[in-house]
Parts: sequence; C-alpha cells; structure tokens
Amino acid sequence: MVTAKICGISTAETLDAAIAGGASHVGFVFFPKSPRNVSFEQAKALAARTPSHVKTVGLFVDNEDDRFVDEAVHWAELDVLQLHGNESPARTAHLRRFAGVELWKAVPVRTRADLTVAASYRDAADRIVYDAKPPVGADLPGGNGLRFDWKLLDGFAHPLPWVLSGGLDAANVADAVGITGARLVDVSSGVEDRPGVKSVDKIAAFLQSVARL
Ligand SMILES: O=C(O)c1ccccc1N[C@@H]1O[C@H](COP(=O)(O)O)[C@@H](O)[C@H]1O
Repeated sequence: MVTAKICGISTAETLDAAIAGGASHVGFVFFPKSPRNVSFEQAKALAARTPSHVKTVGLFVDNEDDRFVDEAVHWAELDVLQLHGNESPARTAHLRRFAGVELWKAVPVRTRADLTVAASYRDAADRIVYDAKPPVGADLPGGNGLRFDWKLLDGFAHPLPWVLSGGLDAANVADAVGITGARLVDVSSGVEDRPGVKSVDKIAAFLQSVARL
C-alpha cells in the first residue's frame, strides 16, 4: 500500500479534501518565505479538524529557535516534525529530543552522491524525505515542484524509512512509485493552481492516483 502526505495545507476546505481522499499525512509549513506559511493559530485550528488516523506534520527550515519549534509542535499538537533546510545531524537529533515527536529530515538530491548524506541522519531522524535539490539562489529549499532523477534511488541501501517528494503530481506519481518503490509520497506544488493555492480537485486526483497503486 502506498500512502500520501499533502503538504502546505492552509485552509479547511483543502484539508477536508486531503482527509476525504485518504491522505495518511497532512503538512503545515512554518516558514515565512513560503507562500504556504501558516500561523500557530491556523495550524492549531487545522490540526484540531484532522482526525487522529491522519497524521499532522509541521515543516520547518533552519529554524534556530528551539522554543518556536517546540511550541508550534505542542501547541498545535502535531505528530511529526519535518526539517527541510540545512539542519546538521546534531541539530536534527537535538530537535528530535527537544520536541519529542517523530522527525523527518529532508535530503536534497541531484546526483547519486547526494544520497550518501542520508546515512549521517541514521541516529538523528526517523525518516528521510528525498526531495529535488533546488537551483542555486532559489527562494525555497523545497516546494518548488522540481523532481530529481528517480532512477538514482535504484539499488540504494536506505538507512531509514523514507518518503519520495519533489515535483510529484497525479500524472507522474505512478511512474515515480514504479521506479523507486516508494511507500510514502509527499506533494505540494503538484496539487496547486498556483504557489500557495491548493486545488481541491488536484488533491482528489492525486490521491486517486495513489489509491490505484
Ligand atoms: O511547501 C513549501 O512551501 C516548502 C517550503 C520550504 C521547504 C519545503 C517545502 N515543501 C516541501 O517540499 C517538498 C516538495 O514539494 P513539491 O511537491 O515539489 O512542491 C515536499 O516535501 C514539501 O513538503
């Protein structure tokens, strides 16, 4: 069975579409530069609307403020902390202990050599999120709708359970899963009409594609 996370949710309508479509996870972005950024209050209200079988994920990027991360996670009662910046293994391990919830660490991928970084998070994270490495100078380290060469994962000895992300959409997710063997996929841009504006129809179509796998 393949499950899916819909990331960058900021409205009740799109949250409901993700839940109705069978998402296993929904993500809330706490990164002011992102068009999907949400406040503590928004995240708390959305998380409270989410049934317990759907796990809630708070996404942070290079946040130095332990208290901000901890308060966001606990105030909104989130299940998972996703770090999507340049957080070192030591910083990742620290935040995992501090927040006391499951932790996912993003690893940016353009070449096979990039994958070797994942092993350094073996004792620091619970899951690796493979995402496309953004171009130099990009505003966001993720959520850019860019994919990497999925064949790079062929034969790779994953150090931890993992998530496939980067440029997925309803039309390509079957190929992505077929090539990589991913059991959990994560999408943001591919279910939007424009950056930060999620589409109920695209969320439904993506989750239908995943349900057919
Ligand atoms: O979604 C964002 O705005 C975001 C901002 C900063 C870092 C990561 C972000 N999203 C994550 O990026 C990947 C891929 O997204 P996309 O489907 O290619 O748009 C995914 O893990 C999102 O959770």
